[in-house]
Amino acid sequence: FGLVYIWSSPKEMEGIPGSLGWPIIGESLSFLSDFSSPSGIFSFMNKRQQRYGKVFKTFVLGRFTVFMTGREASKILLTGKDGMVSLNLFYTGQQVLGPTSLLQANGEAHKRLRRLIAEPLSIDGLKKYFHFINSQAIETLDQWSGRRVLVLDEASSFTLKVIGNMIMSLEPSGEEQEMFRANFKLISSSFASLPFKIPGTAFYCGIKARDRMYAMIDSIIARRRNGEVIQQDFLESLIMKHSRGTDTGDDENKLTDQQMKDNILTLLVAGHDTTTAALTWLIKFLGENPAVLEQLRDEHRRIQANRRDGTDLTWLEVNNMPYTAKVISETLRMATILPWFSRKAAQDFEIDGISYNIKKGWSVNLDVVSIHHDPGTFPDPQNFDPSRFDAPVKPFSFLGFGSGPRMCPGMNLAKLEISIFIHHLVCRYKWRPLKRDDSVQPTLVRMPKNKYPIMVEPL
Ligand code: HEM
Repeated sequence: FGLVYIWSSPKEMEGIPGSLGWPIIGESLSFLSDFSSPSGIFSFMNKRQQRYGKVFKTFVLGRFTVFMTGREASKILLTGKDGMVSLNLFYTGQQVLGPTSLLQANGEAHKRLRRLIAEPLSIDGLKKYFHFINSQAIETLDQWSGRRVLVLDEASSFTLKVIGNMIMSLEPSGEEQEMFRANFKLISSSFASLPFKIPGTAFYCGIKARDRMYAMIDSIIARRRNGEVIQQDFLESLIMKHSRGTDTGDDENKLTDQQMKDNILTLLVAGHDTTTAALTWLIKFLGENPAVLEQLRDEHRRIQANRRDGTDLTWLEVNNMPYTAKVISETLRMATILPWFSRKAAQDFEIDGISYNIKKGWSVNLDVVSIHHDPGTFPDPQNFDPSRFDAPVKPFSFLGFGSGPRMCPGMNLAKLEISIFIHHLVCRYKWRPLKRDDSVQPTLVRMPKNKYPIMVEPL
């Protein structure tokens, strides 16, 4: 009886419909089991939305949480006036990324960090990495001929080589790349781990791997400052323009080494699994939708046919692939790689059209899966159909890269990597899945559990 008595939501949440489930664990078990099912949290959300409406409360993963869905909630949570909500990372993520990460900054500090990374990640800023990305895509695919391939592993190795090179000119193979990969894997798996910092736990190993990664970046920074090495990468642009102690501008507006490292790690963490997952889902959806694959192949064959013999894919061509762009959007809609966006209310506020008051400190989450599967916006939502994006979709209804001030700053890079890889894949190969299995890994970023094994043949 005591537990039941304690087990009530904060007083102000009483007006919000929903059930809190069992003491301590709340509704975490049904949340987690739905989470890794093929349809993901959709069934969890759907059941509760039918019962309680577009806003409901629950207790999952150690938090009292309000879930919301619909375009109105999406608009207010994602673009709400400055300082209304902040990002709500798990404790483990906060500890691993460090206090000055873009993901933990708010208001002015957040805007400033966004400005620093905007230029190198803009379409113009990415042009200088085109040849590296293209050569890595070709090299990766060279190994696929006539083989059984685990698409997720291959996509992961490709995207890590790209980001390692872009950020700090890491060579695509060799000892440094191996260390980088091993440390990065430990960091990634510590993100949604239990918060016990005891030797042997995923959290502890993640913190240690983060420290080794920072030591590696420190030594690169030291070599650059000594003038031993000059590179044209992201780290160099931060060191030259934005680090304290350089001649340009006053130090107040510049970054400390700690801030540089926290934010380099942030780009790695936010950009790697997401792009890997997107590329893998896209290849899976193409395998399951032969008519889409044919139309996509037509686009890429036309590009090839318009080229003089022997020349390779160009920057101009990769920026003019309209059908490919729609296939990418449809992949992000169908897979909803980040199924919900998590925020913390930084002040009390009310949502128009949804008459509930949200109080400062609450965890408020946007259920993106339901928005992406709303038949009112996306008729027959289970169907993979890139032509949905022939005309612009209603604002705040497609959130593959989010929206508003926290919209993904890496979207141009992700699209570039995927478009280049897909070009070479569909021009050279056909493939078939080895086993159909639609289960999903129980990680924050949705990925096929079996890594999507395929058999590849040259065309
Ligand atoms: C297909 C691949 C990708 C997908 C689907 C994706 C998706 C997203 C989404 C949905 C958000 C907004 C989350 C929210 O509002 O809570 C976001 C934010 C972010 N993404 Fe991406 N992303 C991808 C690739 C990348 C890449 C390649 C990078 C970096 C190089 C990157 C860096 C970031 C960062 C730093 C944020 C946080 C922005 C902020 O808080 O201001 N992402 N991403």
